[in-house]
This record gives sequence, structure tokens and C-alpha cells, in this order.
Amino acid sequence: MELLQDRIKDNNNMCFGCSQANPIGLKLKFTLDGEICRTEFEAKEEHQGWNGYMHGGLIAALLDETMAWWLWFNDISIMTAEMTTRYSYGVPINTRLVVESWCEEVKRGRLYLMAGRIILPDGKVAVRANAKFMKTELK
Ligand SMILES: CCCCCCCCCCCC(=O)SCCNC(=O)CCNC(=O)[C@H](O)C(C)(C)COP(=O)(O)OP(=O)(O)OC[C@H]1O[C@@H](n2cnc3c(N)ncnc32)[C@H](O)[C@@H]1OP(=O)(O)O
Repeated sequence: MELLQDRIKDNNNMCFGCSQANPIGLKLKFTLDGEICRTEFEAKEEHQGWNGYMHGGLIAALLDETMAWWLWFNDISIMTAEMTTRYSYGVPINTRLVVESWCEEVKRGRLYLMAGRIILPDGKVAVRANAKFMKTELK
């Protein structure tokens, strides 16, 4: 049986977050470690908002994608329906970031309440996100 994660990895995938072929994408690669989906990312100059810090919209994209991949690893096809992001510390460029996501609750079999966070090298959680993902058919 073809899994969703394999379909997403195929050559036609130009996703800004995870495609390895998108020239302006983040080229993220994910692992599922127990109940935690994880990726690493290092923002560069082109990802900046304020000088030296990653752009908040791109931070949200990083978290959105990591939460989505938890669901794809579990073979659940979804769209983001709602997302909130709490930015506690600036996310510096040229710094190794760990991004994690997990599922907190499933409502009515279709609405997945997800959470994510970005961890700095010193262990501080710079950003937290919560999102609702709705189960859909993959087009
Ligand atoms: C191959 C390479 C790929 C590679 C592809 C890689 C892509 C990675 C992308 C990462 C993920 C994204 O960013 S996705 C892109 C950003 N997201 C989007 O564009 C989503 C746009 N929105 C939609 O498509 C839609 O609104 C959906 C799918 C979210 C829901 O539409 P729907 O299926 O018609 O559902 P709808 O009838 O509206 O609602 C059903 C029930 O859920 C409730 N409901 C609806 N929204 C919410 C909500 N936010 N919070 C609570 N409840 C909600 C409704 O009240 C209703 O309750 P009741 O009446 O049943 O009680």
C-alpha cells in the first residue's frame, strides 16, 4: 500500500516546506520518533525579518509543516484549518534549530489538535504553536 508520506516525497512535490526540488523552499526532512515528529533547520540571511532573526511568517511555515508531517507519518491527509503562534524569543539565523510536533487531541474523528515548538541550542523554547488540522482527501 502506498503511504501518504511516500506520495509527498515523490518527484512532483514542490511543497515550499518539504520538497527537495523547490529552489526557494526550506527543504525540510522529518523523522517520527515515538510520538514526536522532528526536523532541524538553520535559517540563513534570506530567511530574515529583522536583521539577524528569522522572519515570523517563515517561522509559522516551519511549525505548520512540522505539525502536518506528524499527521502524514500517521497516514492522515489534512489541511491546516487554524493556527496560533506564540513568539517568546527571536529565532537567530545561522543557528541550529530543532522543531518538534505532536498530537494533543482528535475531535469528532476529523479535527486534529496539534502542537509544535522551536528549540534553540541552549534549550530555550523560542516559539510555540497550536493548530487545528482538518482531515481531507489528498488531491
Ligand atoms: C503530493 C505532494 C503534497 C505536498 C503538500 C505539502 C503541503 C504542506 C502544507 C502544510 C499544511 C498547510 O499549510 S495547508 C494550507 C493552508 N490551509 C488551507 O488552505 C485550508 C483551507 N480551508 C479548507 O480547505 C477547508 O476550510 C477545510 C478543509 C479546512 C475544511 O473544509 P470542509 O472540509 O468543507 O469542512 P467544513 O464543512 O467547513 O467544516 C466541517 C466541520 O468542522 C468545523 N470547523 C471548520 N473549521 C474549523 C476550525 N478552524 N476549528 C474548529 N472547527 C472547525 C465546522 O464548523 C464544521 O463543523 P460541523 O458543522 O461538522 O459541526
